[in-house]
Amino acid sequence: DKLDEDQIKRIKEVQRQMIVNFGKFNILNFWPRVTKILLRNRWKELFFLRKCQDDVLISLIRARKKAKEERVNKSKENKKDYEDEYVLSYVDTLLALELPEEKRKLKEEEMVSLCSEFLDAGTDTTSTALQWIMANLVKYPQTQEKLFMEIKGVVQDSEESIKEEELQKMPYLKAVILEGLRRHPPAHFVLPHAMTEDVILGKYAVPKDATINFMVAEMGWDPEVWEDPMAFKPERFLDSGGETFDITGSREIKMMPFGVGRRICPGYGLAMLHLEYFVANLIWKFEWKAVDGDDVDLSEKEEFTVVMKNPLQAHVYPRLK
Ligand code: HEM
Repeated sequence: DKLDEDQIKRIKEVQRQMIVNFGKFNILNFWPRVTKILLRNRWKELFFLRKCQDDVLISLIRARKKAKEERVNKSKENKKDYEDEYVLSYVDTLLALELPEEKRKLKEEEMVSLCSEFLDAGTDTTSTALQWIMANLVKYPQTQEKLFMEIKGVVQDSEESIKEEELQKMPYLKAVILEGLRRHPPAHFVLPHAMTEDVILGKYAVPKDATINFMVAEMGWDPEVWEDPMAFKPERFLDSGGETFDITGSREIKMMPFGVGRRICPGYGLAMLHLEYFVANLIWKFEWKAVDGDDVDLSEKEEFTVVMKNPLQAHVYPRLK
């Protein structure tokens, strides 16, 4: 059930290759009939990588399928202990899925695409956001200190790590995370959406079936909505009269790092929790300082997400308690 280090390394390598080449392969989609001739070698490269991905992920999907069948057999034999131990996985849900219109199960290749999407969407985004937030905490030591003082007011000195329920007592922590997602949204666009009907939007007529997207980063940087938008000021999220900022945009949309509406990122709750948990613990345990004489460079680079062009380098000092 558990993956060994070697398997994890193989998954990481193949997914990483897909992510770093995302833009390069995406172009192939624009006009496949033409790119199949003009960019023949790039197609070959994509198929090769996809084959590597199939090799790594299909064997894991099959192993899970086998485990699921064994579980069904054992539960028929009434082995209750076995039933209790079983943790439902994403692959289990894919194996159980039946496409309602086509009345068929998913093919293995389709499961590979979905697993790949889930792995990338659920890891690269959060780790990118975490790096941007930590970079700002290194660049602005007063913000880091203010956050540390908030944590210190909630957590006992003797505690090894911060618990989930303690995170809820840290409004400044939440403000730091929101400010990080506003100023540096990992995705500068959402996934492409399509219009279901003709719509007049502002000055524009958008026809049915048109592909549309949203300028996520630009929205968060709009000077008409945000005061001094390019500055990193978590305090702006504390001035809302005690109301928590609605990240789902159901009341009003001032920024949308996770998208909004029915296609909103399904992992947004988990992502917020992960970010709060990691940032709080990293600041609780260590003091983070810029490398001597080095200002933290916040230049961007587009990969699968928009990452730091020069990854964060910092000195890390254990906090003495
Ligand atoms: C800081 C972290 C994250 C950010 C900024 C983020 C952002 C987004 C955005 C902008 C979209 C597109 C929404 C749209 O098309 O309107 C999306 C989709 C998606 N996200 Fe996230 N995400 C994050 C973390 C996660 C996590 C932790 C998971 C899973 C555990 C996840 C799973 C997905 C999936 C599966 C989709 C595709 C949904 C669909 O096809 O409708 N994301 N995310």
